[in-house]
Amino acid sequence: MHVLVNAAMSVDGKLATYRREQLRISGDADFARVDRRRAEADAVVVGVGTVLADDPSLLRFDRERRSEIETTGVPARVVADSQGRTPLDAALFSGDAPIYLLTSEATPPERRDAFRDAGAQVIVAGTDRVDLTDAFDTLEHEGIERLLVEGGGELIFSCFEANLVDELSVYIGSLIIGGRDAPTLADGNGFLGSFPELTLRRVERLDDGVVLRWRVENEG
Ligand SMILES: NC(=O)c1ccc[n+]([C@@H]2O[C@H](COP(=O)([O-])OP(=O)(O)OC[C@H]3O[C@@H](n4cnc5c(N)ncnc54)[C@H](O)[C@@H]3O)[C@@H](O)[C@H]2O)c1
Ligand SMILES: Nc1nc(=O)c(N)c(NC[C@H](O)[C@H](O)[C@H](O)COP(=O)(O)O)[nH]1
Repeated sequence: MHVLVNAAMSVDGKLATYRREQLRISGDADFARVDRRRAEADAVVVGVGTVLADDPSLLRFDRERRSEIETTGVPARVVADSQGRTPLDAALFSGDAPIYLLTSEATPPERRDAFRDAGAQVIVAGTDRVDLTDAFDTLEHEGIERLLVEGGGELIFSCFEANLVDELSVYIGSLIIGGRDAPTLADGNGFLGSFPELTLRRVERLDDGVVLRWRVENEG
């Protein structure tokens, strides 16, 4: 499986304000770029923190790009949600793109059934929190080979921690958001001693910002 992480951040590395409100960091050209990346993916993944903050539907993608690469169907939507906190009336449950809910044993069976009734395929991996390695393996068995991870910071950190990321692209907008509690590109507990190794592949000016793209040198 190929995993691309994409996010938009401020100059000081924040994904949103300390109130975790949805904030427009990038302009139309960057949203169009993200729509092309979605078109090239079999599925788009977000963490439940992003669902609770932004209520995304994840239905947008560049249809022209998708037909160019001769991929049929629409990108599936995936939420990593260890405790089953995704609201049943979330925008994600609207529209007809497939939905996968990655969850752990911490989500009660009745809640898992409710997600199934709302139209999601439920994948249980891990005891207290989603074991992303296992869950991504299951997605691969479902035919998902190209995964686009769109955040937020907790999920992105865990993907790096589990050595699952192949590429990272970041739009850096010309603003400072600040706030020690504002979500950043990679939150979680942080690395010590050994850090993911990145190789810079591309630098591009876009809107009033810049898009950077790195390859991730995974061990093993
Ligand atoms: N600027 C951007 O590009 C962008 C993109 C996405 C989100 N955001 C912002 O990010 C914020 C949300 O980010 P966040 O970090 O709070 O939440 P998140 O979206 O990263 O979700 C975190 C949650 O995912 C679940 N999860 C399941 N398995 C996990 C695992 N193995 N590791 C980590 N989490 C796991 C947990 O319940 C955890 O609480 C919002 O403010 C949103 O607006 C910005
Ligand atoms: N590229 C980009 N620039 C931004 O300035 C910004 N705030 C996001 N944020 C991603 C966002 O948090 C959402 O999760 C999805 O972009 C929602 O996607 P939909 O509209 O539902 O398709 N992304």
